[in-house]
Amino acid sequence: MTTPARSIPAQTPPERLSPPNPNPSPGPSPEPGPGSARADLLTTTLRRLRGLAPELTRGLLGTLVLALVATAGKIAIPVTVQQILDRGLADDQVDLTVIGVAVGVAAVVILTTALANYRMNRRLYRLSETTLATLRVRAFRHIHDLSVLSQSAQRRGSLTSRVTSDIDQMSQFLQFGGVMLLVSTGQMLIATVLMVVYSWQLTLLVHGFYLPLFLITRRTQRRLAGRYAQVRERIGELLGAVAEAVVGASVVRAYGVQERTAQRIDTSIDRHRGAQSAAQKMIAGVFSLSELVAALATAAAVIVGVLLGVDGALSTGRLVAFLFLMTLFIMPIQSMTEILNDAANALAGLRRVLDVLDLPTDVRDPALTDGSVPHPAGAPHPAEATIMIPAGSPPPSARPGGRELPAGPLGVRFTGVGFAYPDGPPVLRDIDLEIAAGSRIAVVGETGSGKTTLVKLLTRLMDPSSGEVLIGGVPLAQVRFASLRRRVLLVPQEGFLFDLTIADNVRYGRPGADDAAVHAAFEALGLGDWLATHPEGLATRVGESGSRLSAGERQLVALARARLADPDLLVLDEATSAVDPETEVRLAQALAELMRERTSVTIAHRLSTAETADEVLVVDAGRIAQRGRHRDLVAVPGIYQRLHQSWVAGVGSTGPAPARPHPPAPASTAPDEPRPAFLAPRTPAPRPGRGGAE
Ligand SMILES: Nc1ncnc2c1ncn2[C@@H]1O[C@H](COP(=O)(O)OP(=O)(O)OP(=O)(O)O)[C@@H](O)[C@H]1O
Repeated sequence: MTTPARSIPAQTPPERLSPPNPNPSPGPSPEPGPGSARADLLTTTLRRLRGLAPELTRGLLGTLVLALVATAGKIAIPVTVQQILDRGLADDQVDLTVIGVAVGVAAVVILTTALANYRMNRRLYRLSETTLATLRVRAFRHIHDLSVLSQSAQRRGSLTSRVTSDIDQMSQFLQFGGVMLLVSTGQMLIATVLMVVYSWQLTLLVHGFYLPLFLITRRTQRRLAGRYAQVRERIGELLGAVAEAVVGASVVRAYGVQERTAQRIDTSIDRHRGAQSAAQKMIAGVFSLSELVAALATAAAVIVGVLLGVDGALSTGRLVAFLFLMTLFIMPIQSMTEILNDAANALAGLRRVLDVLDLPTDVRDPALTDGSVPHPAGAPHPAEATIMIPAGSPPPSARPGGRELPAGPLGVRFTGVGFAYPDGPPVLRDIDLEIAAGSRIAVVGETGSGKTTLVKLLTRLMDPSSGEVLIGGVPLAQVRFASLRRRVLLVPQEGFLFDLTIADNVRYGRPGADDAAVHAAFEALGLGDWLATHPEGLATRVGESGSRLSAGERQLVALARARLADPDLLVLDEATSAVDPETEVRLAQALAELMRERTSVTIAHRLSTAETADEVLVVDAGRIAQRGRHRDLVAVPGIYQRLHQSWVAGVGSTGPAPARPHPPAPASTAPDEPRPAFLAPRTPAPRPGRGGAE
């Protein structure tokens, strides 16, 4: 049974490569330092892996025994050859008994070895796949559990590469390198012992050749780790560039910047190729050197072996067996360069995954904090659930910690709330705010004034830097996510649709709802006639990200989803996409219906929303500058009046639920191109600086 020989790869497949941690927040794992520090780091890293995926060591003893058997069996051929030459064919006589026994024993040993090898490989494959699947799930869940703030602080390509290429990197090692390392080390040791038995002089000679190579390889290994770290960084850049170009394809086309985008990707590919080539050059050098050393060592062993044979110090059988054993000794060394390389990459990948797992979940579900209940597998992520799955969530009893929101309509209170993005200036300051249960609030303000930040705090996508947000009198930080997501729903500007049917998309609002309930949600919003315009009705497939529907239609589906969820506090960021007048009317009516009989806080981009709201909150430079009814605010000089005048002047008579005026459109504006928010004038009137209430 021979170890599968592995030649130097022409190019490490891209999917095996990933960038080092470019994320500044937790800090990348330290580069392995010299000596014992490196060993410590290795031990700690492996211990953590075992903690995360205990199955890693399950049945390891059995696998090691199988590896031992598989390795030991490899000496069968050299020993058989030696026995046949020295005993079966000794003194020009053929001893068939000796030959027969030798061949028979060899056959049994080889078969046993093959079986052991098969079993060992299967166990290792299964073990590595289970371990990596566990790690992948944990990393993915943790990324989801991070607040939107932590997520956006990471580069998308980098996060993606953690659960894909970094873990693949480990898979490569655990499935192949790990086996090889196990078998090869044993093989080298056993071969060396037998080589000494046959000829200690030749053994010294061979090891003398390999000592310098060993030292060179160790040095190279360290430098190679640095080069591969660079390769991984480049692949992260590449993933980021490609993802951005794909996601922003319509903008790229609309502005005719395909060439510039393609250039950016080309540059990323070039940089990746350059880093890869540099690493490969080094491997090629070491690999060729080891080939040269192998050839020289073999030649030297043959020459010295023959001389020893002539002196009568070495029998022909022993010399031939020694040369066989040399092959067993050399082969692992040649593949060892690559195995160690894989091991270094796997470790670097593992450290990057651990870096992500070390990112604190800054917005934690109190159910987990208080009750120490692990995030159950298969449960939707809290933030995701807050946005999309407010009802029909896992039973609250699964999470003993945290508080439930009180029954009935929910009021909101902000007390001394301030917020600043990391390393940024304060975005919200001293917000004291009371929203009565059941009221309809429109939030308006210039672009960048802090409206979105305000609603993110309200739905606990982030926590305030100072002060407290209370819903239904309960501090938000104490509300378990299970309760929060059932009762509070954020409908983002562009309600994301999955590549499913309309019904399935709406069902995200209440998993398990039947088609009748979904249909009723459309009817309740007055959208039954719109649904009827689709021949396949609820079974209409919406395409990737809802691409088979228009922007307005996607919003209608998102509203039906929210209606099915039936939250007590609805937080809406009105869409700004341009839609046709007919859809605009539908949207306005559906929105009005959706807000009925529940508390609603809407970032208003439509005049009609502000006009019909119970109260308008005007946010300016992070403060609530004005609040009151539309008709009162519009009558007094101030920000709202100015914003309103600007809107009226800009829009004129574009329909009953008009959106803000368009900026001059580029030559080929993409259909879904968002237009600027209503009440966010393009040329705001001069005002007395940001920061103070008027
Ligand atoms: N992730 C972020 N990191 C750093 N700063 C941010 C981040 N998101 C928003 N900001 C900053 O916070 C301020 C308020 O942003 P916010 O999105 O709350 O404004 P807005 O009123 O909703 O604007 P718009 O009407 O354009 O959506 C802006 O100055 C913005 O630059």
